[in-house]
Amino acid sequence: MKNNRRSESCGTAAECAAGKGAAENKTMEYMKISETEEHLLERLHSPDDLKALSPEQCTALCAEIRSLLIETVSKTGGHLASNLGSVELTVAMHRVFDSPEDKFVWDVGHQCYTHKILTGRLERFSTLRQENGISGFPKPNESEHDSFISGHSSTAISVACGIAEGMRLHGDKEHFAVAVVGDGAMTGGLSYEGLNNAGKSRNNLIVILNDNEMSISKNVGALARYLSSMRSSEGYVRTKKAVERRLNRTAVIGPSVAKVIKNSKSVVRDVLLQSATIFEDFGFVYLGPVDGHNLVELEEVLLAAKEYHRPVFIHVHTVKGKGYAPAEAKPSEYHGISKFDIETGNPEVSAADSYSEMFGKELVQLAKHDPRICAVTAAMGGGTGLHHFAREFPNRYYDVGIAEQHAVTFSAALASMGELPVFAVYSSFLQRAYDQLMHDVAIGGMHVVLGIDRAGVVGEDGETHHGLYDVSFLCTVPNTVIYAPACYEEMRLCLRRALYRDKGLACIRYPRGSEKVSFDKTALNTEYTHVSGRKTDTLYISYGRVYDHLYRASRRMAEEGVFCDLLKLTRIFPLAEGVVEIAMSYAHVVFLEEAYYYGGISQLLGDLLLERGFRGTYRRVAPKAYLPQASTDSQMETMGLSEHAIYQDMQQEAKHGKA
Ligand SMILES: Cc1ncc(C[n+]2csc(CCOP(=O)(O)OP(=O)(O)O)c2C)c(N)n1
Ligand SMILES: CC(=O)[C@@H](O)[C@H](O)COP(=O)(O)O
Ligand SMILES: [Mg+2]
Repeated sequence: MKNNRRSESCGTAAECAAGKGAAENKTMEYMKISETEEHLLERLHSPDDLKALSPEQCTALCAEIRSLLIETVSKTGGHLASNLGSVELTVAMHRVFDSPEDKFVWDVGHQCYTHKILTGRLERFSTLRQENGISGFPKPNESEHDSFISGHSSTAISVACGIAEGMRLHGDKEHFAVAVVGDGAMTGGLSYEGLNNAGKSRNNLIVILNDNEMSISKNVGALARYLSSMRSSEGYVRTKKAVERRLNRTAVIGPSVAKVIKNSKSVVRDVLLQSATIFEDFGFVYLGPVDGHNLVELEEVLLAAKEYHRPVFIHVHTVKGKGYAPAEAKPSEYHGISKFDIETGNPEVSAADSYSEMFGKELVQLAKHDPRICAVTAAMGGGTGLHHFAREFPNRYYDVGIAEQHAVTFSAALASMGELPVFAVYSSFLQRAYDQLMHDVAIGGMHVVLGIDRAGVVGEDGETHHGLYDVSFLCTVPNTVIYAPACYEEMRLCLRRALYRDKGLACIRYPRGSEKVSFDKTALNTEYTHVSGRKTDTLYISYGRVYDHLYRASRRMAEEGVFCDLLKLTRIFPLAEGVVEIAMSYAHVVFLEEAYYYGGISQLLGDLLLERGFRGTYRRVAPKAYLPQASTDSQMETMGLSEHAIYQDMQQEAKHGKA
């Protein structure tokens, strides 16, 4: 085992980290650099090099990594607080395990920056979340050390369980599947499906709960309270190990009794702790809670976990934002942050002006006059603007944790009781609640309003977070209404209509960021707007924020004497009868859609035109492939939906005599 090398130099990782040295008289083969020397990172060429570091160097390394995290994220934006909180844990994992043979699985994956720095991506770390740069989430195509895709919460236990079983089936008893799961991610039901399946298996699965008492905002629910009680209990692994060590040193009966102790957790637990943990009841060995910033404790508990060769659950307690005062003070604000000034901590971009903020504020205004309105979020109260509602109406505000499926069904049940539930949710996170929309909301005609935030491309979060698929899957839910406002005022109109005119499932989808409006806002409505200047044979159709790109491009073409008519959809599903009739009256129709090419509205209109015997040309511009991280503007250009791309499209239409 690779670990043997470490035992030759300074005993076990834990003893090395503890600075004890396996035996004082052994030669300590530390790296050939002085312990006070800086730039340790530059001397680490692989995770293995970590194993030869002295305890002092490990501490210095963690400080160096923290500085790099703060420096880099202040320039690129990203997930700072979560990464600051997992520096020691990541260093300890790479010192005790052997990545990539041992597989690390990061839940959500937003805390993987230290892992990336330590696995060959130091030189490229400044490209974090940039176009053609390294991703802010694990990507197997980026490194063999990234064992699985992540970005959405609560998947890591299931993934690591599958990997551990694969190892067992291949006869690999030497390596481990190690999942790092946050306490927020543990509020997601999928985590328990994984625990339930994994607990009794005989494989090398290790689950590390990184408990920092935070989701994006303060963690919620019974689990948060349970973990709090665990944290206040006597540290299980410390006392358990201490008991074993004491017995091992007892000449006569020690070792044999220590072996009994280790195998009979109930003796240790009953003696040292009053009750089993839920994780042991799932069939795991439970170790912890352990100080997640104490390298000695971390390495000791990780080494202990390797001895069991059966599922082990390690409870680690960390501080979100550790090491950067503004992030420690306000971990929610520094969870995901834009570029910021390190000295002041002030972000470059204020979230104050955004569709999310406007949605949240409008809902508050409506709720002041309607006590039936309830607001529901799945751990995204800040991101969706519902924090305004939480402040005004705490009694009818529900943060259900990272539990979108529960949020939908819970909302349906609120509706069944005569309430008016509004669930604000990011489009990509809603994907996991598809059946709840169908089974619990739509079939019974429950009146639930969805505020679908981050609809469309989202920029630097990349493939896992784009809201490009909600249109396709919502169109398959009978009796659903979908609105795609192109500005704040239209969003307000759509919200009122969804609440008070529509029945069943009513959805309003809007993008990340703020509105940009060049078009005429005088005749806003919730159906559609036909902008027809001089009669032309060509009609461009769009909805949402792309309509403003279309409008600006058409103005540029008009200045060149080339004209086309425009059709702005506000209610995109079901399509109004008038929309089809208007389209039928043109020779050439182009539909620009910021939603997945298949199953969206542009495909639906094409079907309807075909059914009506449309004889003209019909072209659709919409994304088919996954879009990697980049700026939103760049992603718009890639999709052919930027003002410039649409202008070029119009020039082509004109060249072929269609505009
Ligand atoms: C299905 C899903 N819902 C919501 C999110 C948004 N999200 C990303 S990280 C996070 C909080 C995670 O908290 P925790 O697991 O405790 O990690 P920490 O940031 O505290 O280290 C949330 C809600 C997501 N990524 N996936
Ligand atoms: C990691 C995660 O899923 C969230 O933190 C997400 O990145 C937030 O996205 P916004 O920055 O659009 O709120
Ligand atoms: Mg957390």
